[in-house]
Amino acid sequence: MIALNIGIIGATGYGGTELYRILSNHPEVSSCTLYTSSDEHKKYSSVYPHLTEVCPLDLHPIKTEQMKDEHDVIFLAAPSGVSASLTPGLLSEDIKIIDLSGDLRLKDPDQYEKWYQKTAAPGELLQNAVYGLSEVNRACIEQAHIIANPGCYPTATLLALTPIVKHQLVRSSSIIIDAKSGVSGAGRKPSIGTSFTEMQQNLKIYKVHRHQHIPEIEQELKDMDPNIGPISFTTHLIPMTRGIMATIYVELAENQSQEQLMDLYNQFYQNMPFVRVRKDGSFPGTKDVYGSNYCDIGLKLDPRTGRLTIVSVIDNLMKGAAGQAVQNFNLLFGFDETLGLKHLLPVYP
Ligand SMILES: NC(=O)C1=CN([C@@H]2O[C@H](COP(=O)(O)OP(=O)(O)OC[C@H]3O[C@@H](n4cnc5c(N)ncnc54)[C@H](OP(=O)(O)O)[C@@H]3O)[C@@H](O)[C@H]2O)C=CC1
Ligand SMILES: CC(=O)N[C@@H](CCC(=O)OP(=O)(O)O)C(=O)O
Repeated sequence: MIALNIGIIGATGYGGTELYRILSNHPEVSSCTLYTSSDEHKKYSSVYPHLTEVCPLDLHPIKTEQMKDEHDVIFLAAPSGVSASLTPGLLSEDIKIIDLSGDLRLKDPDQYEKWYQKTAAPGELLQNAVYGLSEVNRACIEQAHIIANPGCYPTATLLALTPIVKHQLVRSSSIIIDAKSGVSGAGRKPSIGTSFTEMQQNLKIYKVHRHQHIPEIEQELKDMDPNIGPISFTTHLIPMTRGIMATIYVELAENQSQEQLMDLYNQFYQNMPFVRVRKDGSFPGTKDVYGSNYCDIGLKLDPRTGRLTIVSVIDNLMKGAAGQAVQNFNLLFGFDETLGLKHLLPVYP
């Protein structure tokens, strides 16, 4: 038992709440301190009444100098822009940082400023941050001090594409990603676009050709195969609370049979506890992973067009955010990567 002291910035948001739900039952965590940037919030249960008499914790103001002495790990689950400014003040030899926002994911600060329209984090911080796609970057994650936890759509997309891209089986510029998300992906703060009346009985396309996850996905794919060209990536909001489905179409660079592709995916993910490849040719739905840290993948080669269709589903708040952040936390400290996560059985219906 190590007994770690954890701090969560942005604890009152959806990602932060999910972090607390997992970490409050994690066997290696001795205490969680919850932080808020708002003067109005005092008790956690005043923000989330379902925690009344379950969680007595107060919310604390963010004081970086003090926090870096008190915690072994700080999770940041705040809007983009916050981590770029707070993280430099939290750094020390003895602390690990896991950032759920997009601030530390892009290595090129110009790309961040172009797609996020915000000031980038200092270059040295960006270079030291390790991209935390647990299944793909585990060796680097185990040695890291700062983790840039991947975006929700990039997690679903990259896990679907990694086996074929790593084997250079994808024809350059042929990748089309059609992705859909539940509304919690937009966070807890209210907006007209995500309000009940706008979303009920509706399906909406958004951020066409300008989604901030385009450069993130391209950066990681190019890292695996430098020949990968620009992707077509489109996002939709769908009237449900949680879940992402990414439906991906690719042209293969060389002939492959369905059996060869299934073998490739099964082998690639055979020792990865949170990626489940459908062996029977079926496709997963978002309910199959609801509330869990799983990513479920199905794939089928279309013999008429020669194109491969891959479907990948995750819970955006779990494998797409807090769940993967805890998986990375486990890898950082050499714990079993399923600790605190595997006992959370998927919720159905
Ligand atoms: N929702 C999702 O599915 C995913 C989200 N992410 C990313 O994770 C991060 C958190 O997302 P999510 O939980 O959905 O967002 P929410 O809007 O639900 O919560 C964000 C929280 O950040 C806190 N906050 C706001 N401004 C500041 C500030 N200036 N300094 C410190 N804290 C601040 C707020 O709490 P308070 O007012 O109490 O300080 C708020 O509760 C975002 O960067 C998001 O892009 C990544 C993957 C998936
Ligand atoms: C449904 C919805 O609105 N989802 C958000 C994803 C949030 C996220 O993960 O964005 P970061 O890269 O800032 O972390 C979006 O599409 O922008």
